[in-house]
Amino acid sequence: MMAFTDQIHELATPLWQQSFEHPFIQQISGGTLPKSVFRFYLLQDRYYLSEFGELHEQIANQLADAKGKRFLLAGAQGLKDGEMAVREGFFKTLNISAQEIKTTPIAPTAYNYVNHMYAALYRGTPERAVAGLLPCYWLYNEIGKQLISQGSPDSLYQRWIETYDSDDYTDSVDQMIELTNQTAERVSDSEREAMTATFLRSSAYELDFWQMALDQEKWEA
Ligand SMILES: Cc1ncc(CN)c(N)n1
Repeated sequence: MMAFTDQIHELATPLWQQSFEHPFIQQISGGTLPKSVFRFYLLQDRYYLSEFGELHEQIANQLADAKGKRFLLAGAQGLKDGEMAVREGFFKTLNISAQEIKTTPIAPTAYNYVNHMYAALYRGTPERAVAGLLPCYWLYNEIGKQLISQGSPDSLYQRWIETYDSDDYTDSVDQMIELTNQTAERVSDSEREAMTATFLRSSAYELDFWQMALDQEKWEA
């Protein structure tokens, strides 16, 4: 039988394909993405990643499975030591200060994506919340793998691509896929459907996140 994650990956293909083809990704690859857009993305993603780490800890607290708990806590630490540490270097390169990070308003899509994951946990179940985390890991890994062969003429964008193609990142994705499959095995059919819906909604928010950056999205005044 097809693994649960293969099933949900197949269902998400139309959304993921739109991410692969999104102008933000194409312009990262071509080196033409305006730095103002990348800065906006990084500032919003700083908020997203810090909440994403927090979610790992809160889901771990609620998950019954001890191995899953350990993986999520290790994942939160890996995020700090890996992706978030790389981003600190990007902030320096682009002169993004602590003050700018503190005072930048969170854009609607970043806010809604994070709230969707908290809702999956607190109005749903820890199992659904696990499925909601997976597109973040997996989609970026697929993007990194697609873009690495061509690379980017811009050294900053090249480093961004390399982060998601690295062995460490790929290992964390494989573990998250395993955790999602193990989680799906323990739940009912209706809970698996809810996990699928949460995964697809996170995939839709991933797509919206690129557009949020291109539009430098703001709340209606
Ligand atoms: C919104 C978002 N999604 C995924 C990733 C990759 N961990 C990220 N940095 N930001």
